[in-house]
Amino acid sequence: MEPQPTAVERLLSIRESIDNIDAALVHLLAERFKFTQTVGYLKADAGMPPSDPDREVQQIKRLRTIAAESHLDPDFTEKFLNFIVAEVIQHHVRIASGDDPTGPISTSGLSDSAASDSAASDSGARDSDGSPE
Ligand SMILES: C=C(O[C@@H]1C=C(C(=O)O)C=C[C@H]1O)C(=O)O
Repeated sequence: MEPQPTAVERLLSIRESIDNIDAALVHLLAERFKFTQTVGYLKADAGMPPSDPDREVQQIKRLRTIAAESHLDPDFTEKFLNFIVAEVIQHHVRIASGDDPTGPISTSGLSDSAASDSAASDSGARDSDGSPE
């Protein structure tokens, strides 16, 4: 009979999958923030407001349904979406004011360490070295 994996071996194997999923989440978020950055410029150019509460209501309704079908807590899902959308709206406000947190303006004139401090505190699309894309 084959020896069974130990608890530690099973834990390490499961953690490999958790790490893969975490990496996928970061990649997905990076792509999402690239698209929302484009929306931010589109809205600023067209004079549209940074947030769209009606759209957010629809997104929450839709994602709560998907979460329930997937056995994920809908309240957690709503909080997670709100967390991301709040960050997006902050970016849109800054884009409209000419101070794009993910663009070339925000870190220009800062020292390297100040620029990377700023990159660490912001979320959104950046290259791996913290420089704007
Ligand atoms: C991206 C948009 O801007 C805001 C951000 C949203 C989001 O991150 O999904 C949704 C609605 C808006 O409050 C948009 O209007 O589509």
